[in-house]
Amino acid sequence: MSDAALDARGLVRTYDDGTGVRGVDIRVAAGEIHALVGLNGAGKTTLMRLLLDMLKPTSGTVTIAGRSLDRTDWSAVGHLIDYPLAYRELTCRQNLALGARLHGVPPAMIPGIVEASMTELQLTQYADRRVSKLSLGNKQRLGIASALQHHPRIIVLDEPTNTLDPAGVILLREALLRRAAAGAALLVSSHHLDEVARIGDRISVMNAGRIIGSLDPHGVDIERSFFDIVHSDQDAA
Ligand SMILES: Nc1ncnc2c1ncn2[C@@H]1O[C@H](COP(=O)(O)OP(=O)(O)OP(=O)(O)O)[C@@H](O)[C@H]1O
Repeated sequence: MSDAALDARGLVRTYDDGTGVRGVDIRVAAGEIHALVGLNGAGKTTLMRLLLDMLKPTSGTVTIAGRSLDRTDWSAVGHLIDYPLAYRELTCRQNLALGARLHGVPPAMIPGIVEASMTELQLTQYADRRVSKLSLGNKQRLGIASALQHHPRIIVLDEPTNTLDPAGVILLREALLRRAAAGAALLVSSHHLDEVARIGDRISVMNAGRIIGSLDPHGVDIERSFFDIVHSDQDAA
């Protein structure tokens, strides 16, 4: 058995046009931030959907904390995929309280967790504002808060820096580094190579549905290394 917190082997799921995920192995260890980068359409979101049981693979396996997906304890997982899921007519605070409940947080602990989470993402001033009246960036902060507030052991975030302002990017960075230091396993996709180099322990490059290589977070020209790997994969295809 693998000791990885998140472990996927041989994952395949393609769409009618042949794109999708075409054979991926990926592992994330406890205490690690594993970043996933790739061009638009590389398959990052599809892979994350497979890891979270939102999409069934044609073949391959996923285990979370050593358990297959049908036996996973989902209260130990936090995720944000595509765009933040929130009830438009509920306030920030109400949405977070609902999210905490759905993640199995004991009722007596919910108010404290929600307030701490709003403080962490600097959402407190919007606590009583309906989601329908939030800016895009603050909706994204809410989605991140909802994914992180119950201190999950496994965290999967698809492009969390999307629509964040520079202050939000810094708050997110600090929140993710804190979670990793506390032992969580994080898989985070991003198009911001400098940001993933800052926080990633490992950076995997995805192209055309496969993981084609990795980048050194401490490398001198990460953008150039990224395009070298992608272009040589495209030339080989
Ligand atoms: N529901 C779907 N039906 C058909 N094709 C899809 C579907 N979802 C994604 N695809 C296709 O699968 C491929 C991978 O898409 P995916 O969204 O996983 O990539 P991505 O790396 O997350 O891209 P981006 O960086 O643009 O978010 C693309 O060619 C996309 O058009």
